[in-house]
Amino acid sequence: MKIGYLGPRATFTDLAVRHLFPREEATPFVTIPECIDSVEEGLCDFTVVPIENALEGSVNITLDYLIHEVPLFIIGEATAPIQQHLMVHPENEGRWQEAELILSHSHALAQCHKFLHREMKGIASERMTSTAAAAQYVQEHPERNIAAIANGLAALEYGLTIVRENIHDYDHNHTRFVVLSKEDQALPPSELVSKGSKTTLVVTLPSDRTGALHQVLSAFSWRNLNLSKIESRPTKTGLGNYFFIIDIEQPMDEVLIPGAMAELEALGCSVKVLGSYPSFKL
Ligand SMILES: O=C(O)C(=O)C[C@]1(C(=O)O)C=C[C@@H](O)C=C1
Repeated sequence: MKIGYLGPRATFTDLAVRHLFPREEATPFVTIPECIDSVEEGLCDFTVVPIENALEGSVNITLDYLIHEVPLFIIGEATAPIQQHLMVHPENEGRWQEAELILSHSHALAQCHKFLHREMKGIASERMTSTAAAAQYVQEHPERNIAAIANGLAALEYGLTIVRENIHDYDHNHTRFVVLSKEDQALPPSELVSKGSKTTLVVTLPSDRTGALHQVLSAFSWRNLNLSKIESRPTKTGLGNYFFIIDIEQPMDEVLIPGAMAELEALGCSVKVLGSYPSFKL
């Protein structure tokens, strides 16, 4: 089985892969689109990418690439706690407070915004493709007084010294990762115990129709279908045109979800199932 993930080694995504596929050798890719392409092109059977963070919201590149470019299925999801640390090259341990630059993934920088504002005021930050890519860059440039924000495994993997632990602004920092596949198939069995299932739909509303979103939500509510997330993203066809990504807190069944979908289609919406899959907590 070939698994791709947002690398390099020791990203948070890598940590999720180690739990979901403990016996598989996984392949790192530099960006989320590259991870998704690897499945489309048959280089990997599955890929694992982040889709949502509790502090920062959706990972838009994942949603947009899945909807507009490469339509894979979600076959599993895992939610993991996220702990961010500030780390430097051991040669710069004594002067980290005067660092010239802080590197990390954009989501990680945003998760530590209050810490950076309070304790690293005036120090520039720069986005990298992942937290581990930032740690790797710091390892390779001991001559520069720079710091990375990444996890504890990245500090070990790249030989960096953690100078401030747990710098994320809120305790309940969690990220949801999804397993994507070309086929709508079951996730290979593992020792993890699923905490329920979800079904994700993409709904495009008919344009300019009064109360359309209200009608969409009613189709779920009178059937008692609990929604855990509804998110709008631009269709990229013009200002004001959006589709909705809707997570329902139950697996696909034979009556309720198909009934809601048929009702939405009768209202002029287009509806697509992105996946019905087990949910894990790491
Ligand atoms: O950079 C990483 O380590 C990732 O796995 C990406 C990512 C993200 O895209 O949100 C995953 C978890 C954290 O929220 C921060 C970064």
